[in-house]
Amino acid sequence: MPVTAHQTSAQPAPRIVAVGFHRLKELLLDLAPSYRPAISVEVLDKGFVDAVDDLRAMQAAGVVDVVVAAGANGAFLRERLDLPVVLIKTSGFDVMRALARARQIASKIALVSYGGVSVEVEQFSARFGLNIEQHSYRTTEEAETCVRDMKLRGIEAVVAPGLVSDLAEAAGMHGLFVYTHDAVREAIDVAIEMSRIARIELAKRERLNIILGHLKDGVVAVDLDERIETLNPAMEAVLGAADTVIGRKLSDVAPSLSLQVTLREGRSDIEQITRINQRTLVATRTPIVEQGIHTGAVLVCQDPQAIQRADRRLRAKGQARSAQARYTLDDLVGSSTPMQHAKALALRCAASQATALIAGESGTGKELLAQGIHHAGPRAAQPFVAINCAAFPEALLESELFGFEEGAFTGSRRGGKAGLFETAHTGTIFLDEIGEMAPALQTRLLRVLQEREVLRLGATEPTPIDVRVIAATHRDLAARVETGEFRRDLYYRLNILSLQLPPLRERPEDLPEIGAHLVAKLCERLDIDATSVQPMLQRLAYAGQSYAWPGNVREFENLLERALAYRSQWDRASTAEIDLALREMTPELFAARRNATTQALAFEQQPANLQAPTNLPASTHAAPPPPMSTAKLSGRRENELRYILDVLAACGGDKALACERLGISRATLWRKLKAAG
Ligand SMILES: Nc1ncnc2c1ncn2[C@@H]1O[C@H](COP(=O)(O)OP(=O)(O)OP(=O)(O)O)[C@@H](O)[C@H]1O
Repeated sequence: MPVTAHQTSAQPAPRIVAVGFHRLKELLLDLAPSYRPAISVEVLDKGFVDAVDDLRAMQAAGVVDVVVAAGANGAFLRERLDLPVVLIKTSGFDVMRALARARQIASKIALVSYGGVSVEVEQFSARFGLNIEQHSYRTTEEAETCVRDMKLRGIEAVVAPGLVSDLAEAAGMHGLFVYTHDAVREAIDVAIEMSRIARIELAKRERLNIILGHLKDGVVAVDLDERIETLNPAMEAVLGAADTVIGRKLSDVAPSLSLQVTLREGRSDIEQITRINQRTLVATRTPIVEQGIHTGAVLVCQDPQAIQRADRRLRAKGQARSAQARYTLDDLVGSSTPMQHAKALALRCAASQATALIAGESGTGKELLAQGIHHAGPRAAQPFVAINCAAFPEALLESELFGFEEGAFTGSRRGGKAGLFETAHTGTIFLDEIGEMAPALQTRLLRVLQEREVLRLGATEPTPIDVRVIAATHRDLAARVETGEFRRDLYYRLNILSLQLPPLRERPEDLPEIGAHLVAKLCERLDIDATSVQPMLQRLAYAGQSYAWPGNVREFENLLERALAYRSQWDRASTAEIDLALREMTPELFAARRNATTQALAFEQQPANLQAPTNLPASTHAAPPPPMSTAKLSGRRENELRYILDVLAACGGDKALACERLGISRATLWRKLKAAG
């Protein structure tokens, strides 16, 4: 049974188990307490097979770092245990001291050692005529035979390790124990140091394992025979669980990941594309060299998709926006005359390389059109880089557009940075909100357009570039030129090809088509059945006919998204229900509509050339309605009537409520219904 010489302290102390029975045990028990409290020295009074069993159990329980033992027992344990075993060694001085003690009590003395005799003692004994016999043993049987022989030959005192000195005593001789306190103490000290080193190594290994465990890359290390020594969880996903592959040859487990060439030739192979189990991996093989000696090899596998994702993220970070044009001209929906005109012009524009300027209110699809032009032209496979000039402060916009050299300003990145003009090289750059560009930058931009080269901030040498420029603005740039806010020469340079995207309110006939397109996109993204949305879309497109759409298509898109968030199944709702829901969700549409209706009604009731009475205060003047063509007027009337009927239906035929909602009098309602028959 283990004898606990020391209880564990709060800090994990080195855990030494000293193995010895009989006299050695006494010595160990004597010394063990002196190591308190920093070190735990347990004494195990067992030998050979019994000691092996106990020590294995202790190792499994994690309560032993190093074993201290002596003689045959120590050698036996060393051979069988997977633990460091420190042997207690006797010094020449210890032996001399024991022999001197023996000489005091006997004349016929023998020295018995484990594993071989000492040449020094033999020479010493012969020189001084000491007549000391020497014997050695390796096993218990040999020890017993040796003791029997000595007894027969009349030996009186035996200096020996514990086993033999005990056997000698039992046989009626003097048994003098060769081990001293000093020898045992020295062995325990060595064991403590080994345990400390083992702990440092263990802590390092655990740390490394934690790091490897968190790595997304798979890592496997093999020894010189290509046997798997260790692998991390990411590699387990490729090769199989650690306990099923450790100790096996990597080439047997996964031939395509073999490290044999690396081991044979001792050279690294970086980022080789490899396939295993229908997966593609990027593999890097490296020999392991420890203190100049090859001791194995390591394989690191990366998922190429992860690399591509990281690459995309890095690129996205380096550039203001994506360098790809997602849209084609087919994505620009709308069959109205102005849209057809815009698309036809865009096609011609795509064939040309000239700079283009797109004018249009916010959300009319200027960027979409620019992407479409890029896509339909010869640069389609090249980068499309978009930047919103209003989104950056002047200095930042400058460095974004033109880039900078290393050291151009405090904190500038090492190696400098390419600007978007350089990124767009061979492709197209889309300069959105060009009207917001500061005058100094307008000047720099003009130079780039004229010279076809960019000068990075802090650079002395310009970089030639081949970039097509498409600019856009929601401003009246010509007016800005007149007020001096925009450089005239730059305006002319940009406005070589001129495109115009009309606001949505000027092409209400596009609403159903654009709505269907947007709904399809939204439904796909939100995983909604598009057919169930159609009744709502119809009502919305209808209600939107006379709305001003200040945010244009983007606003329409947002409105639809809002409606779908409110409710995704519309096919069971009645028209009245849909109208009520739409009013609740999108009140702006109806507020504006009511005004429009009221205005239309007012317009109808008044002659077109009606002047506001001059005696009224200015603030109460009704603004004269915009002139309208007769075609538009009759279309408007038809819409109006349909709308009135819808509202009436939504109000369950309650005319008073309908009039309130419509903002008209009962008399007007009656007249309108009568006029419509
Ligand atoms: N004719 C159209 N057909 C389909 N979708 C459109 C159309 N016009 C605009 N869109 C969509 O509306 C949104 C706004 O378009 P875009 O960003 O191109 O407008 P913009 O005029 O560049 O706006 P801003 O000037 O505010 O940047 C986008 O989601 C775009 O796909």
